[in-house]
Amino acid sequence: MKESLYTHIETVRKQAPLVQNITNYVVMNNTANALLAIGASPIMAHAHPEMAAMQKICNALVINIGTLDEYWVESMRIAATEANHNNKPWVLDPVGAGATPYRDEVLSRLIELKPTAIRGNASEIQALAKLNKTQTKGVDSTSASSEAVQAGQILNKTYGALVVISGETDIIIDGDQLIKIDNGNALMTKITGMGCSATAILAAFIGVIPNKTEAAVAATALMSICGELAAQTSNGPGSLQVNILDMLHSITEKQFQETLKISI
Ligand SMILES: Nc1ncnc2c1ncn2[C@@H]1O[C@H](COP(=O)(O)OP(=O)(O)O)[C@@H](O)[C@H]1O
Ligand SMILES: Cc1ncsc1CCOP(=O)(O)O
Ligand SMILES: [Mg+2]
Repeated sequence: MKESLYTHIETVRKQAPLVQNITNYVVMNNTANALLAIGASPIMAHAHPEMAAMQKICNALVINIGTLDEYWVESMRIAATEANHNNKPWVLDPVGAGATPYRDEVLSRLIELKPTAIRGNASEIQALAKLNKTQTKGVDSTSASSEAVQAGQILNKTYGALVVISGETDIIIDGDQLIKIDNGNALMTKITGMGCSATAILAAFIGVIPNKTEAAVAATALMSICGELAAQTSNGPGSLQVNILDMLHSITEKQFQETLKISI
């Protein structure tokens, strides 16, 4: 698998998947920029009357519950249903799962629609599987990804979704496979929307790469490696945010392979 990961990055650049995002107000701009930087095409859309037509032309869908609103929850339900109907993959980002009962109630309805993949930080994955010992603080994790493995496995088994738990170590769970990626930089947690970008990139990859596990590993490794390399030339969160976009756009096979720390 290690050798084929970069070819998936090239496939995304060549095929330029169109990714519909129903995402939060905070990250719309940096998510769209991250998708453009990897060679994908973003569209942010949530109007009910265009959900069905949109899913017909898109390669993948992101449902991110960051700034929930009742109209948008219905947009999410319609879009996920249409994605399923058209055999299009969709990725759920359970932002702030466990923070409020409303978030958990909405998530329990969305997850029944069977996302292709789920990407969240450790606290969110624990809350989604109802295995959180403490209440979530907000959108940031208070657990390490290793503490959410059991939760990830429960979600994978119960809903059939591939699960990505992000953190210092990113963990990809798909059936019996558990793959770890040890790239990234702690400064990434000081920029809003890094996880949301990781989710959107994951959607772009599973939108055009038939092997969903490899797609998830390539997407996750790309985000973390770009964060790690960009941090080497950044003075703080501000420059890191910009430098990550540059790195997502320009990373070479040599840089990718030399930086990748993966255990399969
Ligand atoms: N402590 C850390 N060290 C290195 N990379 C990290 C660390 N925490 C998060 N990352 C990276 O930052 C990105 C966003 O992950 P995370 O912060 O867990 O998501 P979220 O923003 O949803 O909470 C991922 O690529 C992840 O690998
Ligand atoms: C701060 C904030 N509040 C609601 S959504 C959001 C952004 C969360 O982005 P990420 O999960 O990628 O850090
Ligand atoms: Mg997040």
